[in-house]
Amino acid sequence: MLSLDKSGISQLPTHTQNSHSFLLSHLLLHSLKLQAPEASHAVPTASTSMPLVSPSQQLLLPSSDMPSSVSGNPSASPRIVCCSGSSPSTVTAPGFNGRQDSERREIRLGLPSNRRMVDQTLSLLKDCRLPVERDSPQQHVATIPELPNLQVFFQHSEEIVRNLSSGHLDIGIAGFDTVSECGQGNEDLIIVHDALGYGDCRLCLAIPKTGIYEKINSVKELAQMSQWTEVQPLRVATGFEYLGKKFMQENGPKPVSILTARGPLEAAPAIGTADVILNLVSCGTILGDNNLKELEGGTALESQAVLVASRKSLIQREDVRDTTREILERLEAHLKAVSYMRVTAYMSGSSVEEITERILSQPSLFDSQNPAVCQVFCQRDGKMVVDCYAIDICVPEKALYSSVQQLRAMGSSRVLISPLTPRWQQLLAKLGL
Ligand SMILES: Nc1ncnc2c1ncn2[C@@H]1O[C@H](COP(=O)(O)OP(=O)(O)OP(=O)(O)O)[C@@H](O)[C@H]1O
Ligand SMILES: O=P(O)(O)OC[C@H]1O[C@H](OP(=O)(O)OP(=O)(O)O)[C@H](O)[C@@H]1O
Ligand SMILES: [Mg+2]
Repeated sequence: MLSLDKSGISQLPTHTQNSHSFLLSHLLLHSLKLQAPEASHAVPTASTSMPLVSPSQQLLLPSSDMPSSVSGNPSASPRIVCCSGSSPSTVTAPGFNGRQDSERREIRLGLPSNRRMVDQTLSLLKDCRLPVERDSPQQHVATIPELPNLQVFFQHSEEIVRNLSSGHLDIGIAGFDTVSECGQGNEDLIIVHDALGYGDCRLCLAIPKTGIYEKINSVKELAQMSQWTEVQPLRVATGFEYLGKKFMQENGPKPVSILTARGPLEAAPAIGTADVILNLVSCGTILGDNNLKELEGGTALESQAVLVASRKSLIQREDVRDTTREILERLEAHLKAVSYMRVTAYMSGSSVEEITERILSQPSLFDSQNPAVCQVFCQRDGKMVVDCYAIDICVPEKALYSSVQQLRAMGSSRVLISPLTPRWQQLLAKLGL
């Protein structure tokens, strides 16, 4: 077994540190003071190193933040605590200018209206069978009929991050770059899924290819150039003031001036308003077209679209947790390109036989796999007692969601999903299962 404490994520094996599924499972488990089954595989992720801010660091959930209603009984460990089924609670969010947002009951999801993000966000949700409904692309308030009590707000990514921080939104999708820049290390922002598979780009330092920079190819060489003085600092044009300052402090020459700029930055060195730029790059065409080059060691951040939430909302509202879990499970089921998934569910009952019978009475759930059912023990009053039963099954990916729903309807308090090893999938496929 693997248990998380306050320093949890840093203790995980390296191959799992960036795993969104693993992390969220543990975030949810950790918030409920549960122990998780051992991770038996590496979950692939498109995310690469994120030198300045690591989403995984933001997933740490101090136990002191846990609401008493879900924190469980510390004397019974490990213990399964049911986390679904109650009516939505309310949260009072502080508003701008010190005003209080009125108590609200709906769950709010912010989706990016940015030209680069909007279409891919909508098609990802559609592929996860969470289509967004709105009368026209100009309608900025919408719904996802599959998720009752949820309101969708289309906003610019920066606004999404600000509104998550202020409590006006509960969940959102934005580029990790925007979350890091606008969030500025705000611990209330928590990355729920760090690799949604689009919006891939990097924030990097670029300099002119010619002139005094002709032989400069790395940040180190740039920092060692003799012309940067207190009177004439290196001028960096960027739309990322917070990340830019941090990166230059750690990597650049000491005399640096960060110039906040908007729009196409690539012309700044040619005009003479800046010496270098720190900007988002994906294929690098615009840099090349403007006679600029990236520097070795000049990547401040790797980014792609992420699912982000307000820690406060997740902690305070069970309905926000349930909806977040539902969105996450659908995202994972869609994003993991595997044909079979392993599903582990926990259920109360009187015996292994009784649970097995209950499961087998639902043939639609498990046409192809026999369930493994075992007892889960916990310590109570110094004695080991059976707390509940764990059911382990394999389901075809396309039946994943309906199977999970069925398990929940049968009274499963917790359902864990993990991909099977490719060899196991191949074997199942060869067996025609
Ligand atoms: N060149 C790029 N390639 C891939 N993704 C990018 C690129 N530039 C930006 N992104 C991602 O798209 C997000 C939105 O970008 P941005 O805020 O520039 O909006 P936009 O769609 O370009 O413009 P607009 O404000 O006109 O809607 C960024 O936060 C980043 O995550
Ligand atoms: O590496 P490339 O694929 O060439 O892309 C890089 C460009 O993409 C972004 O601008 P965007 O097109 O989003 O325009 P914007 O400045 O209006 O946001 C970024 O600011 C760069 O200018
Ligand atoms: Mg842009």
